[in-house]
Amino acid sequence: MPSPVLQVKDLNLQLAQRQILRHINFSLSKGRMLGVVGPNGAGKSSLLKLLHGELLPTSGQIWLKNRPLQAHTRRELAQQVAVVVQSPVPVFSLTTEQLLMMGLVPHKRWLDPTTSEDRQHIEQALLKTGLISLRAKTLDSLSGGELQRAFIARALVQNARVLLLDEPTNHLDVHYQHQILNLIKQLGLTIVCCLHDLNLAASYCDDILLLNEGQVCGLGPADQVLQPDLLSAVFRQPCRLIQQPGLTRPIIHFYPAEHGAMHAD
Ligand SMILES: Nc1ncnc2c1ncn2[C@@H]1O[C@H](COP(=O)(O)OP(=O)(O)OP(=O)(O)O)[C@@H](O)[C@H]1O
Repeated sequence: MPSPVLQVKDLNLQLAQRQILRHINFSLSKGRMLGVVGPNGAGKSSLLKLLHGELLPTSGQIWLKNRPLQAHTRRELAQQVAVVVQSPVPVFSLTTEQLLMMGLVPHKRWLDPTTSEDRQHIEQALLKTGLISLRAKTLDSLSGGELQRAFIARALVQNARVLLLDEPTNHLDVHYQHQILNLIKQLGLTIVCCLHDLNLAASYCDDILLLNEGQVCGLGPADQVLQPDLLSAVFRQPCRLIQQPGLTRPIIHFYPAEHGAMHAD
């Protein structure tokens, strides 16, 4: 059996004397997409930051392919791991195409020229993300969805084997939510993707990691992890699964609690 691309071993994270993540374990094989879900503050973004070295674990290990993450240089990491974060801060004066060219940086040395192969990479990324007609537009003139696609296109140009995404569907309308996740899924990369929408996570991710208060409460295929009793407890909201004829999976539906009031805790 091939070794996993990403392995997380008993990962713990403490920040400002608070335990943010506890005993996180999982491994991800090549080409698999792991959806990380959980309530606000569960530790999803912190986990993603650990996975690309923005944060260091208090204890435990992350292995990228067959080496600990810390054994990779910054440059090696940038060649292998592409990150699309929540509300990326755009460099507004750049055009879409110039943003994509930034994806080449980890593979270039200072003053290396842009080759025809590089240009092909950029064309392909523009094509795959539907941005050909927007290539010359500056980033400040793109809609939220177009901007999000531009950052995903830059990740494609980066040509990394691992893609980490923090809420890639944030602020996108329903059409673009599906379009972006379809696109990501088709890339065949090893992907970790934080998502708030459990139905989207169930539809697109191979496996789900359910986090609550920094701990794993479920790990495995969506139909095993996303069970109403567990979800009701974790999200503190009544939940049921609705089976619909013709749909391949049930709809996860959270509904108002009988007495409606939100808890103040
Ligand atoms: N630099 C930091 N210092 C101290 N605490 C932090 C820091 N960064 C995050 N936290 C805390 O860690 C916890 C997890 O935060 P994180 O952003 O990882 O959660 P999340 O699951 O991504 O939440 P959300 O769904 O709201 O984006 C939160 O309680 C947050 O306040």
